[in-house]
Formats: sequence, C-alpha cells, structure tokens
Amino acid sequence: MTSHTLNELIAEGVRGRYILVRSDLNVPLDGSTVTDDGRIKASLPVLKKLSDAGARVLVTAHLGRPKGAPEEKYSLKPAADRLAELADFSVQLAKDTVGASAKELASGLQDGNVLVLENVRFDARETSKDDAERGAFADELVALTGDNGAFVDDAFGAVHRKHASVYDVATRLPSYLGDLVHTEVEVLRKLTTDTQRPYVVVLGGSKVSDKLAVINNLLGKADTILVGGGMLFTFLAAAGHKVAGSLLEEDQIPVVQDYLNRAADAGTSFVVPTDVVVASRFAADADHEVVRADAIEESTFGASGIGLDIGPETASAFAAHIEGAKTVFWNGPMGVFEFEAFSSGTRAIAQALTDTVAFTVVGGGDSAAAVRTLGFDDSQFGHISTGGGASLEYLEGKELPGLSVLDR
Ligand SMILES: Nc1ncnc2c1ncn2[C@@H]1O[C@H](COP(=O)(O)OP(=O)(O)OP(=O)(O)O)[C@@H](O)[C@H]1O
Ligand SMILES: O=C(O)[C@H](O)COP(=O)(O)O
Repeated sequence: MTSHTLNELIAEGVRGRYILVRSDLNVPLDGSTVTDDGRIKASLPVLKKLSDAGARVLVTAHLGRPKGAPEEKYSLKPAADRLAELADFSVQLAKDTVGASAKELASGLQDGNVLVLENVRFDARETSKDDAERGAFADELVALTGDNGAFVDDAFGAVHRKHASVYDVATRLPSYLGDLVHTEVEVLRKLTTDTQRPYVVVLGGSKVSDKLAVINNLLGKADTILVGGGMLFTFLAAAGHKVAGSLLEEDQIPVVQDYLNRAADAGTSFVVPTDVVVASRFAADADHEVVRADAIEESTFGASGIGLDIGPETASAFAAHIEGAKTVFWNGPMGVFEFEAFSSGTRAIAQALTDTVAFTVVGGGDSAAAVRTLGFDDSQFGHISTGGGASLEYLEGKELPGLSVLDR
C-alpha cells in the first residue's frame, strides 16, 4: 500500500482546517451504556493527534445497522459521551449527520475541537449500491469541510464497506491513512505473507451470511476451520440435522454444502460441533441443557429450543486444535457470551488462545468485547483487531474499497 499517511497530513499543516475522520465507533451497548470501549480507545490517538495539531475535526461513524433513517437506539450519543470522557479535548455530538445541527456546530468549531456527526447510516445514501446516491451524500459530508479540507480513514472495521463515508469521500478530498488502519494492516499482513502452519481459523458470531461468504476464500488457505456461534446451525442443517429455533439462514444451506464438498480437495477441514447448549428461550435466565448437535430437537424444549453456545465436548475439541496450531485467527463469539450461562464456549476458546504458543489474532468488535468482558487482557493475545468482517476479508486477500481508494 502506498497511501499518504496521517503524519504527512500533519506535516502539511492542519491548524484551522476541517479534517473529516472516519472512525469505527460501532461499540456494543447495553441500553445507553457502552459495554466495551475498545474501539473508542483505539480511535482516540488519531483524534488527539489532529486536535493537538489544531485541526477542526469532524468525525463520521456508524453504529449498528439502522435502516437508513434515524432510530434512537442506534444514536452515537453513548459512544460520543464515552469519547468525551476519555479525551482531553472538546467533543460535541451533532443531532444529525449533514443537517442543520451538523452545519451549525461545524461552523462554530474551534481549532483543536472535535465534532462527532450522528450515525452516517441514518441516511440511506450512506450504504446505497447506487454510486450517484452515495456520491450525493459524500458531497454533503465534504461540504462541511469548507475549501481546504482533508479526509483521514481510521475506521479499520469498516474498510471492507464501499460506503459513502468510507469510500466516496476519499474520491473527493485529499485522503490519508489513519494510524489505526496502518497498524492493523501491518499486523494482518504478517498473517498472510508468512503463515506458520497449522493455520486454524475459528469462526462464530451472528453475522452468518457475511462470515459464510469469507469461507470461500479461506478454503485452501486455512488448514482447519472450527465452526461455532450462530453459523454452526447452518452447518448442522446442511448435514441434514434439525436445529429447532436456533439461528438459521436457510438460503445459505446450499452454500455450506458446497463448502463441505470442496473442503477435502482444497486441503481444509471443517470441525463442526458435536454438542451444543440449548435454551428454552433467548434470555440470560433461560432453562438450558447440553444436547448432541444432531439431536437438538430432542431436548426438553423440543422444536422451540434455541442453541446458544457450543457444548463442553466441542469446546475441548476446539481447544485441542488450537493447542496444536502455529497460527490462529479467531472471529466471532462461540455463543451468546453476553449471558453468563452461554459464555463457556467463548471462554474456553479465549483460554485456549492464551495457552497456545501459536501467533494469535482476535478480530471483531464483539469478539474483542467478549474476551475483555470474560476477564482476559489484550496483552494475552498476539493482536486484537478492531475489525471483524474487515479483518476476515483482508485475510482472504480481497481488495478492500476503503484501502484501495487511498492508494496513490
Ligand atoms: N448461537 C448464537 N445465537 C445467536 N447469537 C449468537 C450465537 N452465538 C453468538 N452469537 C452472537 O454473536 C454476536 C457477535 O457476532 P458478530 O458476528 O457481530 O461478531 P464480531 O465479528 O466479533 O463483531 P463485529 O462484526 O461487530 O466486528 C454476539 O452478540 C453473540 O451474542
Ligand atoms: O462491527 C463491525 O465489524 C464494523 O463496525 C462494520 O460493521 P458492519 O458489519 O455493520 O458494516
């Protein structure tokens, strides 16, 4: 990559200039409480560097997946409040993204101050597939920077998205690579250029189709793929088993069957759970029991049971694969770790990663949140990436729009 760097921008001089920064402030929330501020802390250094240099900083970010219109539960307010607590510079939040509030607060911004614009995904044009629509939104974001603006992409977690605030603004403003993106890419490159084998990939989480898509390119690259989290049920269904009320993306069953058919020739083996924890309902205090993965509907809860974690036998098997690995990449919690009763699988995998001598990388906002919530420390892992989908797509060797657009 030969992008211009943040240091080059600072050297050019930013005092008094409006600098648009794309950050990844997509943090997990419990109501209005940020339950893991890892991504906010990771975003802070670039904002501080620009603030210290006298820039007027406009931060764009998304939270969750709102449907292109404002929704209070997806407001960036909790994230902006936490950023303000951590920062030693002024942080304000606009009530909208490119509307009256954003314009008024931007025009009143002093040198060194930071203004967070409300969730970019409150505007449907942010994620539109139509170039003109995204472009029109990008124009409105860029207009906030006046006539001497610049753009810094520091949102590693979103570099795989061809969205207006990630991609299109970079085609309109002098653009620079943020330090966080730079560091992430350097570490992940190590995983792709000189991968020590066996290379074990652990996949889980709830964004099932997103993650199934990346497996295509991991076939032949990873030696072993351990399948946990929400996606395991699509694997079980592909093998002909009933999964009761568990998370299932039926339209993905043929995709999984295709992967399973191609795996042996590609030299990749899938390890699918042999036992799961099934609950009576999706709740922290739900009744639950461990059942065979091929007999989920035979649990006490019948067809309404929901699989919320991998079982202990599976956790041990996964841990043994991790112990024998030289490189481990983990994305996506093994179960609903936010509920103590369903956190054992995720805890077991985190423990195995800390015990192994392999180079370990944990990718993903929720995965990083999980290891911290469960009491592990960042220093116990080789690298904790802020990007979930982004780190996976980087490892696949895919071209990432947010990075390629910065290439000179
Ligand atoms: N069996 C399951 N059923 C439902 N949800 C599950 C299951 N297993 C894990 N999850 C949920 O998956 C969520 C995390 O998934 P996600 O795919 O977003 O992970 P991530 O890649 O680490 O995060 P991000 O994509 O934000 O970077 C957690 O909130 C967890 O509760
Ligand atoms: O959580 C993430 O992985 C990033 O913030 C990107 O979010 P998205 O998957 O909703 O685009």
